[in-house]
Amino acid sequence: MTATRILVLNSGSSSVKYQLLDMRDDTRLAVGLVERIGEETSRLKHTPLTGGGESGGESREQNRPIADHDEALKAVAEELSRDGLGLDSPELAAIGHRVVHGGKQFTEPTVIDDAVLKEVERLIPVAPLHNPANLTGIRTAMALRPDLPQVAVFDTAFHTTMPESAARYAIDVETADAHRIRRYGFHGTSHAYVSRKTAELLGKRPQDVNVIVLHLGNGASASAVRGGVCVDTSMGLTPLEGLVMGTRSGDVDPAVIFHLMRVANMSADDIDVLLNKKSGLVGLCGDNDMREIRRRIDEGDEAARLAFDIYIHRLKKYIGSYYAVLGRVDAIAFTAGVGENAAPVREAAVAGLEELGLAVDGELNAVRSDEPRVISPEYARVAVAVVPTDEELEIARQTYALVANRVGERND
Ligand SMILES: Nc1ncnc2c1ncn2[C@@H]1O[C@H](COP(=O)(O)OP(=O)(O)O)[C@@H](O)[C@H]1O
Ligand SMILES: CC(=O)OP(=O)(O)O
Ligand SMILES: [Mg+2]
Repeated sequence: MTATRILVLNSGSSSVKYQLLDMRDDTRLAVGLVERIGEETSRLKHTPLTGGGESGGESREQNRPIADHDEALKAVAEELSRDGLGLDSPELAAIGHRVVHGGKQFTEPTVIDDAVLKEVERLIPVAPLHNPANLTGIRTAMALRPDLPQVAVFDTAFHTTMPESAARYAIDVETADAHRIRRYGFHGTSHAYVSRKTAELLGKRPQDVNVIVLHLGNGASASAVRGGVCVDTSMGLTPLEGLVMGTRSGDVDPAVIFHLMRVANMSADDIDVLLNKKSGLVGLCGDNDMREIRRRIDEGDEAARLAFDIYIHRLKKYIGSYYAVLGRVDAIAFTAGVGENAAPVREAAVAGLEELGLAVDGELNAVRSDEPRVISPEYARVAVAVVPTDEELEIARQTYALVANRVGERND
């Protein structure tokens, strides 16, 4: 039997998203999510799917404390087993892992060995919310299936093409080099997938289009993609820089940090927590979910309104600056939880930019759909599009492409 299945694990700071796919036709066999790991209110939601349809199987939920990512992954393995899709299946070809920080070194998906593990571990200080969770996911999966290739797909990989002018900060070169301080960028798997899909939507080849991708989830980032190649992105050394996010501040004057150290007696760790977890939308109005913010705005809530306006102002500044970086823009693509679902965000982000060829058609913008679609009017010079991301599918494809040869060899 040829192994054609890939399990994808996307371990976040307090969650694990997973999918089991059959790569012969990209069918999803099971999808699930473990959230609020480490809290009393953890939840595992597992959905087996048959025949590729989302309605295939009944979802199952576990509501019980799940202490860490190791326990989470073992619970996921058990759920998969209950559907006859367990990790012991000979049809499983590999496990693909999202790894958030791969530094400068990893430009391609990589089969994980001790050297890779060491490097991912060494990068923890610059991805403290993400890399430890990714590592636990990998180690647990390795313990469950030591014989199986485990592949890392890095968030940073797509951005390694950025020119030095975009990747370097204007700080003392010796200090920067000694500590490997530069802009790495994140969400790269999504930016790569969405920029390609956008070209497809326009009926063009990726090398022929310039796209600004706006990945607006809980974490959010923008990228400028010229002919399929990333030339700039809004996240930097860590996923803190750039846009206003659910709980992260995005850009601030760096002097804010030493000012707080001096006048508020805060430590580096205190400020780390402040900027990563207590800022952004949640810091501005107490909510990080765009649905809740829109509901409050409709009720006349001033704090929610201001939070929304600050979010949009920043987004607009990035659209403008990436327009200037690219020179010619063919499309702007909105993606991830907010980008795919929040029509008011899309409308506000391009409002007043008609001179740049940007506009949104109110009716097209209001359509709800899981399909990629153009929402700009016919006359607009730049296509504004909603392009749902699929990081898991992209990770599965890259993982399978890497191991297919090896699997072929093993089965001969
Ligand atoms: N229907 C919706 N309308 C507006 N915003 C939404 C909707 N659904 C999800 N969101 C936003 O998407 C966010 C989650 O996005 P997602 O891409 O899943 O983030 P992450 O991968 O970082 O967890 C939520 O916090 C919420 O703000
Ligand atoms: C890198 C990053 O911000 O990831 P996420 O959006 O999953 O938190
Ligand atoms: Mg995400």
